[in-house]
Amino acid sequence: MTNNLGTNSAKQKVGVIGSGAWGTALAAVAATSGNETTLWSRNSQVVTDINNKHENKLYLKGAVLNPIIQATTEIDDLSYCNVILLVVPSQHLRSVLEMNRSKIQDGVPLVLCSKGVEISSGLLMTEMLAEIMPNNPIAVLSGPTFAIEVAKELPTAVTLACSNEHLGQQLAQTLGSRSFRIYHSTDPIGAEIGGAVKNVIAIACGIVEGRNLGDNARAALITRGLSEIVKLGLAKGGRRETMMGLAGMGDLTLTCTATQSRNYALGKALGEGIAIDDYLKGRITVAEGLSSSKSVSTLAKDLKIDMPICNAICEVLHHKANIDHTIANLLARPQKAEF
Ligand SMILES: NC(=O)c1ccc[n+]([C@@H]2O[C@H](COP(=O)([O-])OP(=O)(O)OC[C@H]3O[C@@H](n4cnc5c(N)ncnc54)[C@H](O)[C@@H]3O)[C@@H](O)[C@H]2O)c1
Ligand SMILES: O=P(O)(O)OC[C@H](O)CO
Repeated sequence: MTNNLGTNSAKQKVGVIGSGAWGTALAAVAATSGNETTLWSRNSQVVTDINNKHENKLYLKGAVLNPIIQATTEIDDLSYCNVILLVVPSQHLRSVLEMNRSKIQDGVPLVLCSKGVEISSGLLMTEMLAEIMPNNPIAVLSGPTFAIEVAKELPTAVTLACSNEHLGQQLAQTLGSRSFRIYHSTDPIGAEIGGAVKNVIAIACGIVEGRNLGDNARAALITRGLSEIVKLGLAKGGRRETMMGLAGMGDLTLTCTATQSRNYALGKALGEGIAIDDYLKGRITVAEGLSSSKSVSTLAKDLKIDMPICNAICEVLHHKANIDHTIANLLARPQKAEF
């Protein structure tokens, strides 16, 4: 497939769709790497703050942004871009793209940076993108990345996966920097599934902390969670080694052990006995594991894959299952071989 990156120009005109914490941090990375960077937001206050004060106070407070970043509420302003990063929460990405697809040129590489599986269709984000934007090459950027640390240029490493290896290398060169190290891969499916499923496992680990169930239990969840990631990833055509890398094991480790994770924090609150509606009231940030628990669990059932942790979290979050009974049921499952 052709793309608009040219042959040797590493620095590009980069567009970012989505101005939450991660879209803003990625715009900062792209700008600091020397790319002309335009960030689309649906929120005019965010646009004003970024353009005038070089800060996204609403979603990424405390990070000083590169003044090169131009924020806009008009997607038309991204029509000249030759790379576009997609950083809208997974359940809203379809509507944003369907509304704006005519403004994105054919051939412009789209880099998926969101982590999730669509509830309404059961599609991976890359499958959904291929459906809506069939004439654009697709890559996946994923890995252990808290936005605020990336925006503050703390050392971070990620996977950029694209089935066209040459394009993947070009994108890595365009977006990488001394603090944002990008490894390229040709396995977008494996990279995407690691990022989507780890959020569900992180909620489980948060519950364990909230319930004071101990470090052993968390280590067991991380390990068995990785097994669920690998099973789903292989079934969808991903590669085991990708899921053992930054976009799988790396991101799982980060999110399952840090209270700054929104997914882990949500689980911890539930484990402490806070009702989910109370916890979510007034929140404007996304914990993707909430929706992914549902879509991943449904996908696993459709594919006849055993994913007991994801199913259990889906039951707790969406079917009001009692946490203690759910944990007891998980532990009471019949004995089985580890592999
Ligand atoms: N924050 C991180 O550290 C981080 C790191 C890696 C990946 N991600 C992923 O990036 C994606 C975006 O997360 P984030 O952390 O940047 O978001 P966020 O929680 O900081 O902000 C929420 C975003 O959702 C947008 N939004 C809310 N409702 C919407 C709607 N109806 N239509 C369109 N947009 C809507 C808001 O405008 C805002 O940009 C998620 O898939 C997340 O998993 C986040
Ligand atoms: O805060 P979380 O749980 O959404 O995690 C953010 C990133 O996905 C970590 O890689």
